[in-house]
Amino acid sequence: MKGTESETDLNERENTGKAAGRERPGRSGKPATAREAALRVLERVEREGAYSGLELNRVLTEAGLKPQDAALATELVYGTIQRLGTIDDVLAARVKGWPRKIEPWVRCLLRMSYYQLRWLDRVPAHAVTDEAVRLAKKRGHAGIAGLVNGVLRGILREGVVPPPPAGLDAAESIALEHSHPRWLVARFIAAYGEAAAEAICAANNEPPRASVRVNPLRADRDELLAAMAAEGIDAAPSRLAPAGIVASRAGSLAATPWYRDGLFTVQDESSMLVAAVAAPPPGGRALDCCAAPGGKTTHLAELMEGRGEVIANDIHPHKEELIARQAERLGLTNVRTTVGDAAELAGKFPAGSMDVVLLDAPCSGFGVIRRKPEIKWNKTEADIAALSELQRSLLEKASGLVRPGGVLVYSTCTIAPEENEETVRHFLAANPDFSLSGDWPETIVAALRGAEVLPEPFEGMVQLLPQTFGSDGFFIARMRRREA
Ligand SMILES: C[S@@+](CC[C@H](N)C(=O)[O-])C[C@H]1O[C@@H](n2cnc3c(N)ncnc32)[C@H](O)[C@@H]1O
Repeated sequence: MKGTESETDLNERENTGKAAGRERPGRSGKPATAREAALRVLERVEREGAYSGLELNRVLTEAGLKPQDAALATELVYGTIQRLGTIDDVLAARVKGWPRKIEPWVRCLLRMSYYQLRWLDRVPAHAVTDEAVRLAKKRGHAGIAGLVNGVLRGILREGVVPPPPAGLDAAESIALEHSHPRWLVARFIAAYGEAAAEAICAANNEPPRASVRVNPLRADRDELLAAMAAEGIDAAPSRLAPAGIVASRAGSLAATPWYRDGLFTVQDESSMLVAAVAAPPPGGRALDCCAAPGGKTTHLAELMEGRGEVIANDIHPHKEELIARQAERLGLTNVRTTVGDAAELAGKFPAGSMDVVLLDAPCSGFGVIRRKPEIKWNKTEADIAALSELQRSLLEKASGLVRPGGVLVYSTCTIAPEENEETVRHFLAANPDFSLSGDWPETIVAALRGAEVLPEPFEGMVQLLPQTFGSDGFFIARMRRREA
């Protein structure tokens, strides 16, 4: 099973805008143009199962393209992966042996070119085909250039958007329209109904907005908003998260002096709710069981006003450094890192020794598809079942560390009920000394109630879908252990 660490608190895929730029002449070994860079990323994702966001960052750093070219490459990578199902349907009808008999780089070139023809209206069709043929000639033999030329010109001649097949059921029709696997759409329909399922799939194809969480130990939200406005950044307070700012036309916020000086953390708005809901007491002791890269650890530490202790654990030794670096950047001295399996934390700390335990569990990541579109093509039903089992076991084991009267928060960045509400219900049924706690910050409850996403009566758990606030899809449950 690959990729059980789906959420990222760096908004890997910020809205990079729609500007297509001129492409500059190449330097040897590095991708010289936006399309070459995009092709390289797509090919690695296809061949090696690489994560698109990480691979894109790597290739863009190596290529050193101008910002507008980097924006185009970003759009080509994400757009092509997002629309993969629809694109492959069209190409399968035109290319014999599609996809298996076609070399991966040719597949990626055809997919990326069809994506532009169909969804990027600012790029003229002749520019798309000419560039595709140029890339095919540069990399392959004349036969491949001929194939690419023939397929793309055939599509242009006969109509870029084929008529939809007749007799599709609801799941098939949403799957085709919004390019998701049918099995996943059928699950969304079963869990949330047809209209919501369609809205989820549409939202998954939207670029995420940039958002940051203000560090109250170093900055004030209103002052930072004013400073951003003075720099021409279109920024507003988050409707959802008390410490959040949502920005557009912001470029990379992680490249600003504000970020370097620890004034904020780049984080999705719904992810910002988790530590706020946990509400750790200043001076207390909190444990973040699955903590890397540290988005919620540092938030817990900020809410504790830099006092007490947050123990940040992750299973991967190389991620410890990520957490420590964030804590240092933000000036937080109350974070301690540990490495190990969350299932074994009970052996490392005394039972009942934590005021707050957060299990931000490894999950299928269906709430962050817009940031990592390959998730929808790579994950399987079997992954959901395996993750659900892992989550149940981690929750059970981590719960023993909560002190009587203390708080246990369980969260994921997915929208599969088996990993969320069902996991929590299963845990509560076996652990009668825990119960749900609706004691959430007033402002958050008001925002959720305003958007009509709070179940009534509100017990203490919420499933956020990506279309409601334009945030990541997230699940959060707050539980309390009975006093001794
Ligand atoms: C959803 S991410 C956590 C995101 C993090 N809480 C944040 O806000 O930045 C899940 C993390 O769990 C870690 N992980 C996966 N399995 C684990 C296990 N058995 N024990 C501890 N950590 C685990 C992964 O390395 C990954 O960093």
